[in-house]
Amino acid sequence: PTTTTAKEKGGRRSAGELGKSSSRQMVDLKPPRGTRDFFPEEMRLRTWLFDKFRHVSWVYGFEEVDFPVLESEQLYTRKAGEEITTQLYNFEDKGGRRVSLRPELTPSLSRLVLQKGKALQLPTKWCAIGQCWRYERTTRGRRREHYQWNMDIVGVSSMEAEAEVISAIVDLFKLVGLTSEDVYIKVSNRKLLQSLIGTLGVADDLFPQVCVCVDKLGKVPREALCKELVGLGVTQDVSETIVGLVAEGTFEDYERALSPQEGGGEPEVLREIKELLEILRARGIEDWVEFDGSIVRGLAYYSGTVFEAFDREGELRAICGGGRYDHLLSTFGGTDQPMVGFGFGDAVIVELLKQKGLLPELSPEIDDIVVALDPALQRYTGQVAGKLRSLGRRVDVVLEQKKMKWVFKHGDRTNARRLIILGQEEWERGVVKVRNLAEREETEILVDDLI
Ligand SMILES: OCc1cccc(Br)n1
Repeated sequence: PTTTTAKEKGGRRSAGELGKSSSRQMVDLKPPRGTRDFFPEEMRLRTWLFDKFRHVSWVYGFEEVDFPVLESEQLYTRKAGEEITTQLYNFEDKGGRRVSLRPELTPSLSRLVLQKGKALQLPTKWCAIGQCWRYERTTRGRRREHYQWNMDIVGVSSMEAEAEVISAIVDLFKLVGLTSEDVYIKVSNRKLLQSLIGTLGVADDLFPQVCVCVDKLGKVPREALCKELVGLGVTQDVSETIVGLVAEGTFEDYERALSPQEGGGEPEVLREIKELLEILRARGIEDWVEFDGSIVRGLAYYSGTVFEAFDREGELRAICGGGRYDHLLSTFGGTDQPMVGFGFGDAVIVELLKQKGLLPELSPEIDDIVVALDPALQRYTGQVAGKLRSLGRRVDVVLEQKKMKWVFKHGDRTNARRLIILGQEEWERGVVKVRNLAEREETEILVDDLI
């Protein structure tokens, strides 16, 4: 039965009622649909993963940036039919502004690049980790938020930029214990599709929509794909040619399908792909990558190289993905800069590490528990803890009188290394008892000599 709350009674609750919290209707303790809570156990794993993300960005010399999770909707109102823009978590705020929770980080990073303008030192190498949102109506119960790690290079046109960020992904995989037998990165180039549809007479301005459509290969039946292409104005047989080649085309098929450069010579896109694979070989990571013409990526703004990482078992969705997007800035009214980057989500990688038995054992790590045996000494626990903390030790102070049985159990639960015990008689001699919980040894140490 629910009681009539103060609100229903139309007034503030009396002091007496404040104490009657048990009579209140319990609020929903679960997080909003499609979102996750991170209790300490989950937070330790997330912190472990983000530390790996940040370590790789650090050793690559990238600088971390951040920006609001809430952005103007206009950053995402692209018209290419991308899933990400049809599932915007968008709304009108109280000032009548059209805003959205960000579905990805790249547009925000691009906004910062444009904001810096000519003051931006090129090349710029930035990274970010942030929560991204989508609003899925379907009842599939899919998540509505995930965290993404991005690394982006601004101002480098050569394939060295692609190789650098692909190499960073490989280093992340190595850092979490994965090998090239567990995962691999499929590499392609959107110019393949651009040249192909050009050769087949498809209007160039359909390119972003064709990419978004062809990216669904493997996720929707081919017939539906062809139907969607026909819906864009592509003829049935050209649609079948495109889908067939993207689905099964080898590098050689593309060499045959693409017309040579004017005046002869290998099509530029094939040369670019070969160059990238050669640079990756020179970096010694050829085992981690391979050409795969079916990689298109679902974001409209990619303009060149695209890549996605997968588990070799082929059971999971893409672990991460990225590419070159040299013309995104002009879609925001700015001057284009060559840009390359990737997004790496926090979900599929954890799923894969779980499957591989590579999740780390993470438990709370307390160095010292400080406890006062005598209430009169309780106030000195902070002073003792402060000295240890200033030495970088992680110290948990028992803040109220507890029986030693509880303290030992607490030490067990927190994997504490030592108990620092304040006793009256010892305190008067300027010492504390230090109990090493692993070796079960107890010594007396001058407070000043504590380390
Ligand atoms: O990767 C698409 C996406 C975007 C935002 C939130 C989630 Br969950 N997934």
